[in-house]
Amino acid sequence: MKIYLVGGAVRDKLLNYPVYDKDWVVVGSSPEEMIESGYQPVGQDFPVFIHPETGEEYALARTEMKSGKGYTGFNYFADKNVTLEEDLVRRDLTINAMAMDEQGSLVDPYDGQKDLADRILRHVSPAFSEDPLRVLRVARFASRYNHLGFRVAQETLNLMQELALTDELEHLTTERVWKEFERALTEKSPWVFLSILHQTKASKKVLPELESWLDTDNWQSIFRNCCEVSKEADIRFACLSTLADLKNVPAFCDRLRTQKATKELTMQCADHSALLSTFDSQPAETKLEILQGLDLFRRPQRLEKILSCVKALYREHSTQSLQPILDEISKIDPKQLIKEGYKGAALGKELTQRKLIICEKFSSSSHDGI
Ligand SMILES: Nc1ccn([C@@H]2O[C@H](COP(=O)(O)OP(=O)(O)OP(=O)(O)O)[C@@H](O)[C@H]2O)c(=O)n1
Repeated sequence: MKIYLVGGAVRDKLLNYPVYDKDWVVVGSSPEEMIESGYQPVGQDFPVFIHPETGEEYALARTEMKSGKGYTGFNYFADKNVTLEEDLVRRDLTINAMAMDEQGSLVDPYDGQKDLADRILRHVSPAFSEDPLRVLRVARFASRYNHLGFRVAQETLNLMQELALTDELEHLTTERVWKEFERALTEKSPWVFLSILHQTKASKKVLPELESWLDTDNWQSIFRNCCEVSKEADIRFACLSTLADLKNVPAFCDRLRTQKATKELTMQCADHSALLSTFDSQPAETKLEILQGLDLFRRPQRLEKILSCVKALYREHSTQSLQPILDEISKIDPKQLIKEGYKGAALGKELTQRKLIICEKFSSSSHDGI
């Protein structure tokens, strides 16, 4: 048996990027031999094994044939005679189809190194279409390496567009789509992910809710400005959902199966960010309504993220009084009010009154002190 480092680890090594995940390919072995050598099989029908000490993935060299729609429609053929080249040709991009042997020599049958030097994301072969998720993967790699000058090869864009015209993308599971989208949102140039999906018409299939926004002229530069303010995926997602002016934000989050906290932030951002951006100049009653609407008295930890959204969306924003108001309001002690004799509805009324007084204190004329 011969073992090679493959995929992203080789690519990132050559790019001088940090390598987090190491994937290995094993040529000339069999499941029985792997198990005998102490590797743990990942699943029954999948020729992937876990190294007993490093926990890294070792896959038997395999060819892959698609037998149906979606993620389950795969047949694997792993056999001692499958060569490294046969394994590599079914991978997504030439820059991901290089291998390195134990002596550190590169095996590069599809010119991945040249494409890496030329900054090109190019599919290896027609086998690209066997997994439609690769349309999103290419867009994600483009968003990751955009600042290095990478672009997608025209023939790969064409193939992605062809795939987007079929119903293949509709069969992707939501989990896989969201995972790619969310990862792309953490990359250096997330707008490139959306731009490539739009350009290849894949967005119509995987993110139809964003289509009319992506058709506008200047969404890229606006979203790009937002991305400069925060690197966090949930903040970037909340911002783009707000910019896209979606009809039904919760339905969008539910369809994508975002995390609950991401959905909450996105809804808050869509509903409150505009008013929040002019918080300082709002009358005391509106200030209180905003704070209550965001549930900030019970959940002050929400403030940081929603404020980042506001900063990302509105270059001109006046929100300085928010934190001091929350700090003062948090000092109101209902027990003290009860001691003073307030109870029931009167207690509630007095609490509101005191909060309003604090909001008032930080309004207009008293601004200078903040
Ligand atoms: N849909 C996919 C997923 C993976 N691969 C191949 O499997 C390798 C490992 O996949 P993965 O760990 O998902 O991605 P990486 O390329 O390592 O990239 P990342 O840094 O994003 O993890 C890829 O390099 C590629 O050769 C593929 O061809 N098609």
